[in-house]
Amino acid sequence: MLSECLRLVGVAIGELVDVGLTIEPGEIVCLSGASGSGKSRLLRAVADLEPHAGEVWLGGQAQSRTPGHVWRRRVMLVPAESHWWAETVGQHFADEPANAELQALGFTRDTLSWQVARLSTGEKQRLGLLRAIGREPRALLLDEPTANLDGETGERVEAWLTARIREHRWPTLWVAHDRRQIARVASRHWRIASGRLEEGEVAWA
Ligand SMILES: Nc1ncnc2c1ncn2[C@@H]1O[C@H](COP(=O)(O)OP(=O)(O)OP(=O)(O)O)[C@@H](O)[C@H]1O
Repeated sequence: MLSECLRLVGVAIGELVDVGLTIEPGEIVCLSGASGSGKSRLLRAVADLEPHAGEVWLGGQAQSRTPGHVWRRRVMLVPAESHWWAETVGQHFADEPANAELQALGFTRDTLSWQVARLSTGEKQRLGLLRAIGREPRALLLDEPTANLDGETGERVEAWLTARIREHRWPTLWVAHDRRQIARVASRHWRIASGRLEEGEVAWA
């Protein structure tokens, strides 16, 4: 199994400058900040979807020396709103997900034959996570992965996700607002304030 760090060195995009951060294999670092502070743009920069200053490393591999599509298969961004292009759910999966994985997220094998048009926002979010993880990434960038889910479903998905991250040792940058979620999943928490990253709490009294 590969065990690589994800390392941001002097990354700058928009108002955000000089972001330096190392995420260890299997570690979850949460990122928070006010609406519009630049969380999604930072994830997009790390995924090489927007021009930015600085460098990102996955192990010994530099983003600047890797073709974008190759980088993005390894450093997998799961945006807040997933994109769907084919007619049915199953057409979006190169390899069919295992029954146990479908069930863990509240689905059955039958779900693969569903029309994308019928999916609820929360179903899209859960299936988007399943799809991303099935593509064998080596690092994850999660933009509010449980934002559209009710409390109970959100916690179930969160537990499933954290187990996968630890099992595969993916370094993970996870945008979260909920303090309780940050306390449950993160080993470190950074928040964006005045265009810079500052270290935040992971446990609140
Ligand atoms: N391509 C772009 N060019 C210039 N400005 C952009 C671009 N994309 C986003 N912005 C702006 O950059 C700022 C940060 O956007 P971003 O989507 O990263 O916010 P966010 O912290 O994720 O907010 P939210 O919590 O509301 O999703 C916003 O003011 C947004 O309008």
